[in-house]
Amino acid sequence: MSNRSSDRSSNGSSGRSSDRSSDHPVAPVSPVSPVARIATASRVAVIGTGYVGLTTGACLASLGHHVVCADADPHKVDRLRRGEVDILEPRLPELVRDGQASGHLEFTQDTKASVAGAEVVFFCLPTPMGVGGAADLAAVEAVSDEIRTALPHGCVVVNKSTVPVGTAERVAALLGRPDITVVSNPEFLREGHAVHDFLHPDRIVIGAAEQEAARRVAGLYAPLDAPVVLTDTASAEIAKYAANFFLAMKLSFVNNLATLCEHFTADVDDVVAALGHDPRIGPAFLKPGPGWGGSCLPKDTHALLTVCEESGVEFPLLRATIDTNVEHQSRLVERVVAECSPGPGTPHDARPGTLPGALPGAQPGARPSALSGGPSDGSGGSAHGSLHGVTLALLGLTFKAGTSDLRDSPALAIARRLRERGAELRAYDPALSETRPDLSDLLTIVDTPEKAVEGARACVVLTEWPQFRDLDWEAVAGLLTAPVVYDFRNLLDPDRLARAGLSWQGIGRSLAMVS
Ligand SMILES: NC(=O)c1ccc[n+]([C@@H]2O[C@H](COP(=O)([O-])OP(=O)(O)OC[C@H]3O[C@@H](n4cnc5c(N)ncnc54)[C@H](O)[C@@H]3O)[C@@H](O)[C@H]2O)c1
Ligand SMILES: O=c1ccn([C@@H]2O[C@H](COP(=O)(O)OP(=O)(O)O[C@H]3O[C@H](CO)[C@@H](O)[C@H](O)[C@H]3O)[C@@H](O)[C@H]2O)c(=O)[nH]1
Repeated sequence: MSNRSSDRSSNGSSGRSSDRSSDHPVAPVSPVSPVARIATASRVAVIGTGYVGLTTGACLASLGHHVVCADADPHKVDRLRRGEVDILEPRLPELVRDGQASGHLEFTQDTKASVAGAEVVFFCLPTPMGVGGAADLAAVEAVSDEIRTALPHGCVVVNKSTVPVGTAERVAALLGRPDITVVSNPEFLREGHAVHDFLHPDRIVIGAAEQEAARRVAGLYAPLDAPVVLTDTASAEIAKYAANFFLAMKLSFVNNLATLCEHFTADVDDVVAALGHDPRIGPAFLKPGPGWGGSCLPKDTHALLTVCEESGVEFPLLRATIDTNVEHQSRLVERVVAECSPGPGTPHDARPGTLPGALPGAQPGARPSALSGGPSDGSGGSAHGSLHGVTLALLGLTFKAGTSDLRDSPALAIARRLRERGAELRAYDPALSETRPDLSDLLTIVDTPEKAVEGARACVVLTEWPQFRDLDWEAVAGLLTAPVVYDFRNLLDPDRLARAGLSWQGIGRSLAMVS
């Protein structure tokens, strides 16, 4: 095994049960098939017990390793010790409880103590968007400083957090321990599928300057049937950002494609089906929506942009990917405003190319969008509408279905824009019905879809929760003051809504084609 080499585990990639090739936002929860236990157990510390750390700790314990998880949040540690998991991840609570019951998994608030006796120490710490879009490495730096003297001789420190290129070297410098190797082992799990993705990864990427350290980390995952890419730390760090940038690029592409389809009364779902049959393109991650968001794609594309700018590397696709997302959301909001505005309102600074149904650079007199809701003169509609006095019902607030995470949710971004235009917003989300976050400045969260739609001017579907498909749409039609549903996930059946007396407005799909 050498640096810069790409290596496949003996099992190769065949036979893995990953479902990501068919990934789209309404994919059912991935089944998690059992994985064999490790022959030689290691002593592992995991610092940070969020989505990545808790999944890493619980899954490594389930493979047979001895894991101590540390977190700075004492309440979280208390809850975890009681077996309470406060994130929505299938099978994670069971794995946590099994790990504790078998003595393979422990939790502590004492980070220094957690590394005592550890052969491998994982950093699963937050790296949020910092000033100017750069990754904020404060937690990584603080923990490096905190544990530097406590680390056992010769142990390996593994960075699983998503970090800019050069961070492994920076952590090594902060540790100042020549006996310790810092390895980059980025994580590719998706929220809502965390346990499945950890135990059935598409690939395991390990970047290290020392072969022995890389082997030790690869050995932790030995029972998993996945290709292993062994490389240097810089390549591993770039690979993680590149993956999220590429995914974001696909989504900006398909959302812009949807606008093109609207303009020419074409059907984006059919266009994507046609594209997806080409194995060089594939169908995955090409479902149009209200823009991409979540805890990773936005911050990671911005962080990579900062890396490029700081290093003087031109990467125009990055900026275009981010700008397209923002413009897409503006366009969707203008569609709602154009149709729901009660009359001429306060002018705002609409940006060129963001009018409903209008493509950037569209010619005057070009065909209007079949779905834009704008006027039929091809102008793309008024950009000056106000929503003062208008109540809108929002279905879904989380950044995608299957998670309760609201970080950088496109639903909230759209809600903010609608609120800025004066709308009163009432929202229902099945993941937030019990623990309601305080969003009172922005909207009111209610605990049933019916309460959200009652008396509202229109309904806007923002998260692709499958249960929205089966709502009593006749009842919804009776509760709305105007029978319009903006389906910004293309989730619903337009015929079903039409039968209920509702006008369905999707993305990139012509009503003429779908009915
Ligand atoms: N969420 C995902 O789907 C995902 C997937 C792959 C990679 N990542 C990356 O993994 C990293 C962690 O992400 P996450 O979503 O798990 O974050 P998270 O916010 O869910 O969890 C981070 C945890 O670290 C703890 N923490 C913060 N500072 C600490 C400190 N100084 N000492 C000890 N604990 C501390 C927090 O209390 C929290 O429990 C990030 O770099 C992220 O980009 C996330
Ligand atoms: O066809 C699609 C697929 C996704 N989305 C949206 O894209 C965003 C991101 O979705 P997803 O990638 O499933 O979310 P995450 O759980 O944040 O996972 C991403 O970010 C993680 C953190 O880095 C990585 O580990 C994962 O590989 C990467 O998929 C969400 O707003 C989705 O609604 C769409 O609009 N259409």
